[in-house]
Amino acid sequence: MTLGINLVSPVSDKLDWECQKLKDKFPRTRDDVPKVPKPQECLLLIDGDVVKSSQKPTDVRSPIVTQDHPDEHLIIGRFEMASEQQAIQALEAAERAYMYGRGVWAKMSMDERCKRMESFADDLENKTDEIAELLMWEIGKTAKDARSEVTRTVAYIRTAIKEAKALVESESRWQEQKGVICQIRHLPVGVVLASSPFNYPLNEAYTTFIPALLMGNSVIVRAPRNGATPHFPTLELFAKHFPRGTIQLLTGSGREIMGALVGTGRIDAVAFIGTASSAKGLLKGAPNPQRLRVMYEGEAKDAAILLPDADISVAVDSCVSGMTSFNGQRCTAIKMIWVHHSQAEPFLSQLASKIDSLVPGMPWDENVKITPLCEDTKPGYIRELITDALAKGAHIVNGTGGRCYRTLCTLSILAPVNKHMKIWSEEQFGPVTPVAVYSDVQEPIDWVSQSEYGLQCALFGYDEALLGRLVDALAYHVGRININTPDQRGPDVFPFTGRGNSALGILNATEALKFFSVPTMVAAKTDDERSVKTLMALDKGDKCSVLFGAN
Ligand SMILES: NC(=O)C1=CN([C@@H]2O[C@H](COP(=O)(O)OP(=O)(O)OC[C@H]3O[C@@H](n4cnc5c(N)ncnc54)[C@H](OP(=O)(O)O)[C@@H]3O)[C@@H](O)[C@H]2O)C=CC1
Ligand SMILES: O=C(O)[C@H](O)COP(=O)(O)O
Repeated sequence: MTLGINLVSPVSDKLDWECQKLKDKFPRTRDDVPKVPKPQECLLLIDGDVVKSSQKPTDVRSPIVTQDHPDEHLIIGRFEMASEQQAIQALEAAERAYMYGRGVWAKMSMDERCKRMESFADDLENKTDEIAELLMWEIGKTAKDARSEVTRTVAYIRTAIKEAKALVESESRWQEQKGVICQIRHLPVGVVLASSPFNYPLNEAYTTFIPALLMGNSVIVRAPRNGATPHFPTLELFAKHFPRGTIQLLTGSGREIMGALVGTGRIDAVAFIGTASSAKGLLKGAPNPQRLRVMYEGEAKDAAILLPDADISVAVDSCVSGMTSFNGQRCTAIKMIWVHHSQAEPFLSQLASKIDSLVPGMPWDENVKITPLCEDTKPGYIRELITDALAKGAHIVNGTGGRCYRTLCTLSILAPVNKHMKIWSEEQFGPVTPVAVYSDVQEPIDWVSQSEYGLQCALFGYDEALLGRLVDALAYHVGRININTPDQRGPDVFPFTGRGNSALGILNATEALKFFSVPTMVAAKTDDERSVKTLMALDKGDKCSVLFGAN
């Protein structure tokens, strides 16, 4: 049973959802807003053409408001609402470009595809500031984090290029087993649909569609509603670097566009990053699920578990960074903390004091850590979670917790939490973190094991016997266990995956290249000399691009 504790850390159980201190962080009037990017139109890219939709475009509402008009979000652009018909046009263009593997891009040598991709990455890098600014204004990432989303994406493309070349290189050889000689080549699957979440709208689209493109597929990218504009500056680059129809970019209703596409049964692979319920809704429309390749990266409820001998200052620093980065809106954010009762008081008081020292403000402010939330319903949801927990025995243990003004909410630490509270099991994906107090380490082990999620887990402590026991128990429930360090996806070369509702598939360049391709064999019997001789000849000349290594 989780324990109650006598809290001596600040306890401020009142909610202030009209917090004046937070109101003061917003620009007073439009004149005080530093520099809104020019209204951006996020158009569609279909069959190499940048086009509009016949449906009314949607305003892009920034999470920024001004003090004199607190209920009017700044409008920073518009995105097109692609119609179902346009989604199908995009599919047809992708199919034409792929042409059963005979299209220009699919047939191109890996070397040539990599050269095109390198110049695309260079051009993308030149647009870092422009894209970062849009990310900042549209989803509220700090200027630093917005920039790092773009630079990380460029670095990922370069890694994917390197890995793609290495894959082709490793396959350029004959293998022999039990009287069979063969070459194995990873060939494209066909048309790939990629959809990214709002918290990494650029990066997590690229982590899937770039490897898919490199392997010779045609792709349809669906940008999220929050996070559409950062894609706009890239449309001209897609048109410049890739053959017509190889890549389409759509914005609009995910249910309408992606639902229509998956419903045709003509999509060969889907890469979907978002919640389990959205993935379920999307995939149930697939008429032939048995032939749809699905890469799904989903929601999570990562725990930090402090063992009795945890170094509190190490654990506090890690939890602060794990809880607060992008206001807790990361799948790898620490969304539950388990602390042994012997450490609960000092841990909570140090954690509270660090969290209270974080600076709330506008994404462009220097040293800002807490920024406005871009989802309309998020502040209300956070409030609901806190109210529910308070009613069931938890407290807000940090002095600045429980405050919000419109889209800007402070981070609240709730303790001690129990299984009757919503926040015990729901993924909060925002600025509130629950802390549970345990006496027997089996309690957090059971919590992780029984969770419907299974992304990562962070363990704090040094006792070898105890750490060994936890690693052995938890390794069958999560995709990564971090020792005395917070959860994170990177470095991007390592496999990023999980279990349960958290992942189906592995999100890194090496694995994604394989996922979006089929290892295809060309084989003959070793004792059939005439066939073997013919194959060897094909391997050297230009009569067979697959064997010659074009792909
Ligand atoms: N494991 C990982 O690697 C990562 C996981 N995530 C997870 O993503 C979530 C946050 O992202 P968020 O964007 O809010 O995710 P959502 O699942 O809420 O939304 C993703 C997209 O799905 C679309 N969608 C919803 N239902 C359907 C449907 N039935 N058919 C087709 N499309 C549908 C929505 O479009 P529309 O509303 O327009 O219909 C939306 O754009 C968190 O849970 C987070 O943990 C985030 C990053 C990485
Ligand atoms: O959306 C997420 O949270 C990411 O997949 C995690 O990436 P990060 O740990 O690098 O932020």
